[in-house]
Amino acid sequence: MADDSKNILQCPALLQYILEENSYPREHEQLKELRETTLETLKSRSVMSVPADQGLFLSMLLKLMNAKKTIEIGVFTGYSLLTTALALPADGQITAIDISRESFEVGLPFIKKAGVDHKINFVESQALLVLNDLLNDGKEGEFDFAFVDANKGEYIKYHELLLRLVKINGVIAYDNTLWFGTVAQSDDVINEKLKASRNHIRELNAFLVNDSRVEIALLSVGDGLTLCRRIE
Ligand SMILES: C[S@@+](CC[C@H](N)C(=O)[O-])C[C@H]1O[C@@H](n2cnc3c(N)ncnc32)[C@H](O)[C@@H]1O
Repeated sequence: MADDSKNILQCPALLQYILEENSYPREHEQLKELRETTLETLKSRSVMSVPADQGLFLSMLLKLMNAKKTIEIGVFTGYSLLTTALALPADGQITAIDISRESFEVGLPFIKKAGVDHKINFVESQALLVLNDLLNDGKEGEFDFAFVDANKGEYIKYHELLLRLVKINGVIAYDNTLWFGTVAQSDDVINEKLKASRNHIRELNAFLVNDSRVEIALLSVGDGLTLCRRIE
């Protein structure tokens, strides 16, 4: 059964149609194994993985862009990371950052089995530290793409650094920009546990819509995905 707990599409039959009939049949074998193992091992935390329809979209986007060098912020067990690694050419490079390596170890066997681990440089650290290190190492404008799926309270700080790290025409993709649909809910109905991140995401969305350095598109896929193309 498709997991509808995180999806903004609150219609289980439609979600099932999108995932089970139109996405899972096109999912790479090791992504399927990684997704199923994440669910078995990490149970309810598996909701953190990017869903299969969003993975298919990211894969197509990366190929259309001819992306070669990317940054991944927030790895967890690596569903979006493996999606990216599979989409990049053989000499592609991903700087993958997470504050903890533990969940990455759950997904690593599937990344190795898919034969794409050589494209990944996993860094166990706070993302902001690594982004600053990349800039200090002279990597300004070197990246084609960045996928951001980590601490919602830091997204605006990531944005300032990522805008310097991606090249002009490069894309920064922010995950969870609809935050279970709560961005459109008033304070009196929202689940208290979701409120802090909802407020961060609202702040990010309001910031991005006024940021003339990027072209933006907020997509209602998965939990909301905002693409920012650097234009200056
Ligand atoms: C939603 S999960 C990422 C899911 C992943 N994109 C996938 O498709 O499976 C968020 C991850 O961000 C990591 N994280 C949270 N705060 C972070 C930070 N400040 N720096 C780096 N990683 C962070 C967490 O450890 C967690 O693994």
